[in-house]
Amino acid sequence: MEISTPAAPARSTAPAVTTPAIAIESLHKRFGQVEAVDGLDLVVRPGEVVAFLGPNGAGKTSTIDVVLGLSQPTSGTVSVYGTSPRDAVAHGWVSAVMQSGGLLKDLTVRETVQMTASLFARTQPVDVVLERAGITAIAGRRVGKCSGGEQQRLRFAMALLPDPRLLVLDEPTTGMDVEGRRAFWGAIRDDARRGRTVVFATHYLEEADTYADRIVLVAHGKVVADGTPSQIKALSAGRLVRATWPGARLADLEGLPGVDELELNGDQVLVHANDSDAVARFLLTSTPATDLEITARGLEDAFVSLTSATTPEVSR
Ligand SMILES: Nc1ncnc2c1ncn2[C@@H]1O[C@H](COP(=O)(O)OP(=O)(O)OP(=O)(O)O)[C@@H](O)[C@H]1O
Repeated sequence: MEISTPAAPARSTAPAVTTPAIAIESLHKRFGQVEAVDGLDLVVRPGEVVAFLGPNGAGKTSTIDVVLGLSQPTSGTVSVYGTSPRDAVAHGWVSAVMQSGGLLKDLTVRETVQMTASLFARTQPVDVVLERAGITAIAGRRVGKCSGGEQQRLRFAMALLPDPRLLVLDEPTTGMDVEGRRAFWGAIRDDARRGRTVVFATHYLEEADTYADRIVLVAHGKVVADGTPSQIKALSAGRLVRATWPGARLADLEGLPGVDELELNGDQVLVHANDSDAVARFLLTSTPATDLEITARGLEDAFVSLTSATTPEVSR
């Protein structure tokens, strides 16, 4: 994986086009006994829309907090457009859409954006960010009357004010209904087409699949798979072959072609395989196995298997 050496902080010049949007090298973040991030490496190139996908407690938020300059690494380096996260935020190169908080219910949508704009020295016009976030039609509505999805689009509009190069979203659609999610991601995708880099954390596999160009799968504080959605789906393709085989030993099955994972539960043999036909043929013709059952692995299964401790690292 490509790792850049963080450059000295750039004070006034814009980052070079080739500078990674984010370069993380050997990031560790410890909370007491908990190794929340455990040697994470990642390079995000400008213009990518990257999903940071992983189960609860994988270390997504801890990593994002470091990228946003909200917390310091225990060890390792993180640079954002070649400078420190804090400098990048101070330059207005990075904005975040947070999950909750930060909104006053009695203000209208437009007043909220106007108030936020007054905190910056220079911003995009309020009407432009309302339009980009798809909330022009509800600009006069009180925030307290907006749905969860509309409030998230409002946070998105606020984040767009400094016209950031990088937008970071931490589980932005938690608790939203399907329609709210779709409208929210539609606005983000339309905006990203203009070249903005977007990194979002999610534990929804489908969300990552639909809206990201690249999925970085995180488990136990590390990157366990990294690729386009179709590459990640190819990794999770395959079938589960189940059979009854009293007295079976894992050693009897090792060396079979196309096997991803083997499990033995009593006299039940479970084989995760991308060539289930070959496994079935072998079990039926060369072993005493009976009661053979072959099932397709669902997305959920794939996610669990890809984020389990035994998953081999797959690089792009
Ligand atoms: N401030 C903290 N103090 C102690 N432990 C923490 C703190 N922040 C995170 N952790 C722990 O670090 C681990 C990683 O947490 P983190 O929030 O980064 O994961 P996540 O992938 O974002 O999970 P989720 O999807 O649930 O938000 C978890 O075990 C969590 O309990």
